[in-house]
Amino acid sequence: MSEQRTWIKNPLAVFTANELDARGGIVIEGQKITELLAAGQQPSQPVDHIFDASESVLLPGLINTHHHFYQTLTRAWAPVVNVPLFPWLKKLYPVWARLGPDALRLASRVAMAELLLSGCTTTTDHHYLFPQGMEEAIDVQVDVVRELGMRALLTRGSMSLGEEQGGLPPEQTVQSGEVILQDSQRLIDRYHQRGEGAWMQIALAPCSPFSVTTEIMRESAMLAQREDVRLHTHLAETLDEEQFCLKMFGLRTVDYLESVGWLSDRTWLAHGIHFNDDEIRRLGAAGTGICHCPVSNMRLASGMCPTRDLEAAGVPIGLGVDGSASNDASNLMYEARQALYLQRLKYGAEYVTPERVLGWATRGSATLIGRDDIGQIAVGKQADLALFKLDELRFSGSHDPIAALLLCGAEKADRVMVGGIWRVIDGQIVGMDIKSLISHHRKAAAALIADI
Ligand SMILES: Nc1nc2[nH]c(O)nc2c(=O)[nH]1
Repeated sequence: MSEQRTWIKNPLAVFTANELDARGGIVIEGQKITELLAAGQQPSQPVDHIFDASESVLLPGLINTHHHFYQTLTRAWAPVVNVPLFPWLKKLYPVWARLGPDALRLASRVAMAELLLSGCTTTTDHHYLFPQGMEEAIDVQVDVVRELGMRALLTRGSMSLGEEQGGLPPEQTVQSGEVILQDSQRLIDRYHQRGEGAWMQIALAPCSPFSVTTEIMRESAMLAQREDVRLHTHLAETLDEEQFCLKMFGLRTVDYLESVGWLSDRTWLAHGIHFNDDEIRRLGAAGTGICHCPVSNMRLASGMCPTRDLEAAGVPIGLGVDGSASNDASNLMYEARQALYLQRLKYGAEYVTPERVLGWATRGSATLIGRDDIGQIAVGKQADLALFKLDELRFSGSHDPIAALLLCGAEKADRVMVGGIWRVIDGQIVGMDIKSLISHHRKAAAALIADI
């Protein structure tokens, strides 16, 4: 039986993340985009469905390259509202150590639902907490990804350097290298899909220089190379971290990264703020990617990612919302808007255009996670799409539809398609009871901080 053909017809505007023209719309067959039409052009063959997109701005589905889903349970928690990264983490670790599988399930559902509603079709998550009873944390997340019908790259995070060994996290939150590596192997074997159109992938993600041993960094890099999976970690987020690396390893962050075998195009780093010129050059030469997380960086006053210098050196840039305890929203369109404005402060308005930032949130993010089948509208790419209507008050009087998305503050997609399937229709996730989710999630969040 041949696949159903759908024409997303005559969008109000389209951003393809490349030079291609799709003003007449696109044709989708099964999971893929099979035709791009110029203005006035008709599909080459009859179609089964037509979606009139004349009131919609069409984008490739957005791709989120850094998150900690579980942190939706500790949003806007008073003791950490006004502190920078290290004291923020110290206060939160004991709360997060109480996390159980049911709470993680709810937290992941909330984070992914928010992302999906903001036009995101592929997300990563960096889950690094495995207290007792949470041995199957990533398996729980896999269930939720499947339930929502998104694509995901779930990273097996880890912490192995406890306070007693000079690290930041308390002992009850760290695991042995052996347990981490065994579980990493199990998850790759069980869930990692390879090749075009993959829905579920696994990457290895020791948490940060101050929470993991050099051994686990090295062994993770070796396992990642053997299994051909990606590597992810936090790096150069704060000056505290830089000081830690100098004191603990006698190295700056990028030297440390290189010393453990991570300076490569298999790696993408969250934050990437505090680099000198030589480090930027080396990151570019290696092809290591950087996920810019502007809201978290402002919230924790960590600093400003040098995106322009990194791009000039050849570093791919993507976008991430970061965990919801330091953002506290999981909305990738909000994030793109904040990236636009924060980066303009650093580099000026001419360099940081809406198209550049949307490029980071789509094609750039795809590069970070090693994918060239998503993040663009082109023939042969996966049919992962986000459509935004400009019919709210905030858009009234706007002219350039692509610019309006970011300048007027689009926050909710009208329609989202993942792999040819509509997952959001009329601004609602198909089959999801959001009210009930909020009610259960709020109770889990209250229980997590009870008596602390
Ligand atoms: N923004 C964040 N930075 C981090 N570093 C680290 O070790 N954990 C975190 C985190 O959860 N958020």
